[in-house]
Amino acid sequence: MSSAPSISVRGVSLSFGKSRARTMALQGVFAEFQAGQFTIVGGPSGSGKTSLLSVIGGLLSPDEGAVVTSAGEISGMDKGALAAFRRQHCGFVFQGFRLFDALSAAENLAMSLALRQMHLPRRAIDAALDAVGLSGKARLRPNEMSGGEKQRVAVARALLHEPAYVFADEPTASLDRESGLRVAELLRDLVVRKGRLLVLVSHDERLTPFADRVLSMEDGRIVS
Ligand SMILES: Nc1ncnc2c1ncn2[C@@H]1O[C@H](COP(=O)(O)OP(=O)(O)OP(=O)(O)O)[C@@H](O)[C@H]1O
Repeated sequence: MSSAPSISVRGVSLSFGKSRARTMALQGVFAEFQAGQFTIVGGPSGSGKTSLLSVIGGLLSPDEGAVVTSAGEISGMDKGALAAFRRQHCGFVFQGFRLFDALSAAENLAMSLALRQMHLPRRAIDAALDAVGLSGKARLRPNEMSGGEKQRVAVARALLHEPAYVFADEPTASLDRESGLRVAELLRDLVVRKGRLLVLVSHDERLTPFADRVLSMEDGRIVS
């Protein structure tokens, strides 16, 4: 990508369901996300945090409005183009880790590269695991690791292909306090230091000190 990462959300609305069962998950949202910036999206349950992350991460297309990234406009793209956008430019970290249980930490990372038709030498994979504090754990499978360690494998996997945009949805929710703070610190360090763009959804106020700003959502709108 030639330009610095950015995402512009312009009057975006998103709904689920039809007629009386229709829920407005996002209602005319405007927001800007810049390179080197760590944004936390907070707000009560059902306020639209995951919906916003899904729309800017190319997981869902908005009903109205535009999402314009430094890699081009993604609103209105078809499913295939969105999948290509995500593979090429995005890294995701989810609450439930989403690792392959049958694969070691190193194999989980190699699998993520294979899905992108990329290959890196084993030493690059080991270096990525070292960078998240997992030296010597490359051969372990998820069921041999703690929650914090699994989440750090997920962070390493999300960053391995050097994505411009990194999205995390409640990445610390299933972790103890100490591991949760370490994961937030790590994401901040690895992403922001390299001038990437990090958006993290969380209710957890303890993560606030790591962020450059906190957007607060209510009823599908950004309220502060
Ligand atoms: N797949 C879906 N089908 C129907 N309604 C949905 C779906 N996903 C979200 N919604 C609804 O859209 C609204 C916003 O949901 P969203 O998951 O974005 O909120 P959230 O702030 O992330 O909530 P939480 O903190 O509980 O994860 C809610 O009313 C929710 O019930």
